Amino acid sequence: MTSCLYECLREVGLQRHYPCFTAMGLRRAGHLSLLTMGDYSSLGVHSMEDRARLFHLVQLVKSLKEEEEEDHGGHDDDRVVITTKTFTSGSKVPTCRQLDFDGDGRSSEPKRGWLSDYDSHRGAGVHPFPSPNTGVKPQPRCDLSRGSPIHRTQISGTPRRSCPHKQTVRRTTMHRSNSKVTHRQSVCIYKDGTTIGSRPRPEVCREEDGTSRRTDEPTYMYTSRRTLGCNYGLPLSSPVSTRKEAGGQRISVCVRKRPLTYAENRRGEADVVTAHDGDSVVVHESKEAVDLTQYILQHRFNYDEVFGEESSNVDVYLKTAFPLIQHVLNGGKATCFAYGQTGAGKTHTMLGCPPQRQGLYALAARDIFTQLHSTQDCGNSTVPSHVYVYVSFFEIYCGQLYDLLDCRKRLFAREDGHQVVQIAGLREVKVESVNSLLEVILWGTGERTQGVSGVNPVSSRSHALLQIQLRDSGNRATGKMSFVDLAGSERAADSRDPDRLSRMEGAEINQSLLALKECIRSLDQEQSHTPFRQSKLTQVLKDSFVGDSKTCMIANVSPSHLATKHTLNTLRYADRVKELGGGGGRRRPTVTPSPSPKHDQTSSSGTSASRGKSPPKRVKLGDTGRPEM
Ligand SMILES: Nc1ncnc2c1ncn2[C@@H]1O[C@H](COP(=O)(O)OP(=O)(O)OP(=O)(O)O)[C@@H](O)[C@H]1O
Repeated sequence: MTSCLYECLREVGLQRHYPCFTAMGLRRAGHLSLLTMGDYSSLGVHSMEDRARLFHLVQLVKSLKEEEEEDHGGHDDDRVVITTKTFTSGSKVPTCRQLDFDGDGRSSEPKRGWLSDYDSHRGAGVHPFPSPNTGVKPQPRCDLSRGSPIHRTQISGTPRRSCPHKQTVRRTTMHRSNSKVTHRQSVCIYKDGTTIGSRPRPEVCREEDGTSRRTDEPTYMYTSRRTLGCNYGLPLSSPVSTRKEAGGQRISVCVRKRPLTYAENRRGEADVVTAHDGDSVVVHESKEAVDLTQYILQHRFNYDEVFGEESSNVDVYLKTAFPLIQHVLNGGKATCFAYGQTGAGKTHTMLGCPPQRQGLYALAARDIFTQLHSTQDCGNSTVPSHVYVYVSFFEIYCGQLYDLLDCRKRLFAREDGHQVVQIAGLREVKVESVNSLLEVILWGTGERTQGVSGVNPVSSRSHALLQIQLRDSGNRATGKMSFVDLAGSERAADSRDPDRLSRMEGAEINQSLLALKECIRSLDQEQSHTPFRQSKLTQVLKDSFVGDSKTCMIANVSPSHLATKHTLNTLRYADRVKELGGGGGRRRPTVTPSPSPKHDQTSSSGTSASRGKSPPKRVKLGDTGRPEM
């Protein structure tokens, strides 16, 4: 049932408020009829547009409920007929195409009316939406349960094309037989009350060539495929580089899928991400066609490495940061980014759960110390005989730098006369063992700017940069490793948020992620100009984008179906970086033109705007753009 409420909200574009609804005790679509406008603010619905959408949705649910009550006495067997208004195309009522007022449809669930939960709560003296301003009136119990039917209705914002005369009333009938839906019928009723008959709606499967065929299978399957030299049907802005360097690629892009958390499992969320063959990942996106049939759209992406939920931090480390550490020990510079939505596992990857489960920070430190000690003992390495390890840890929040090792002291980044960016006053701590380095990191982590999000109780709102510097006895830099735990990528969308602080945070994150992509691009293409001044993040990482630097991006994704949109955004962003980033000449799947216009739209959204002919634009506050993925 929770997914049902979610679906309703999604249909009117309010799904981002779903966590607030559930937190306030609204778990069923039917509970929407209890809302008054006074409740909207407590649900986080502030903008006029969103309030109007919610208002119309509530009115729709109320009108359905009234009609359901009217019809309640009119039938006596296992068939329930729900008569609903069908809105004309000119109606301002938003499309709400499929409302399931019967919970999750499981046969074992007692069949009750919309308000059954509310009624039972009320009996226990608990209101499911305990706001003093709700103005909720006790509702008569609406029991549609006779004969154990599935109660469903379909409401369309516009009349179906196949039935151009259907303007006023649609009657939708659902049968239930042995706990299985057998078929649905739509009955069209003219204004004069006559019907044009009924038609069964068998499931249809759409083939890749765009044709349809009838089948009992419940889904459509489209597969997103690309190939070398193609960019979802568009020419690449630059040919995929096949350049490889000694010791590995210069830029590598990996994806890590985390498992469903305990809470997600308990809420019945579905895993819609599949990791394949170590280098590809498939997202199964639930979609609804214009004829209201449900189908699954598959998106397949290829990367240098894909880590499934069974992969440990050590597995990830060995294929991502470990090669970079070797480069750093040889005097180079390297950067490892953790990118992804809030709660996707960035911090889990970088920090782990010390001391039991170490993350990339600790694993990298362990290798640095081990190798420094062994080479210094043997004296047979390119590593200078006396190398010291220094660590600094700071964050970028709303475009400002804060030293996490110095009580969040404000810092300023400036370029010196040699165009080297220096962070004045940044505290660097000399560490001599893995444990001392971990202590420093844990201290700094506690200082990070965090907040509560719907997904993660400690959501990071800043970029955290941990830099491990190697210096010789003359204080000359002999290698530098940077780890960047980026702020939740979905927060870039907060640049639309009515709250000023969220809007500022979102705009800054949006801007820095756009700039980051551009800088990695320029590193790959060996452009003479690196647009690192576009954001504070890229400014302080300037030396990571020039010279012989190496970069690894780990895109973290959540498997939950509720996060599908963000997961796709993350994968598109990473896909774009990889496409530009050499990719080591990895073979890509054969191209299959997308059969569906809808799918074309979906796929090309990740590329058309990101072909990268122009440098990124500065993002103004209030910009509604998300970082182009
Ligand atoms: N690979 C994994 N295996 C098991 N649990 C994981 C994994 N990755 C993440 N988690 C769990 O998922 C939750 C969210 O992870 P985490 O805090 O790392 O997300 P995040 O991307 O850093 O979020 P934010 O941007 O808000 O800081 C945590 O409870 C974490 O333990």
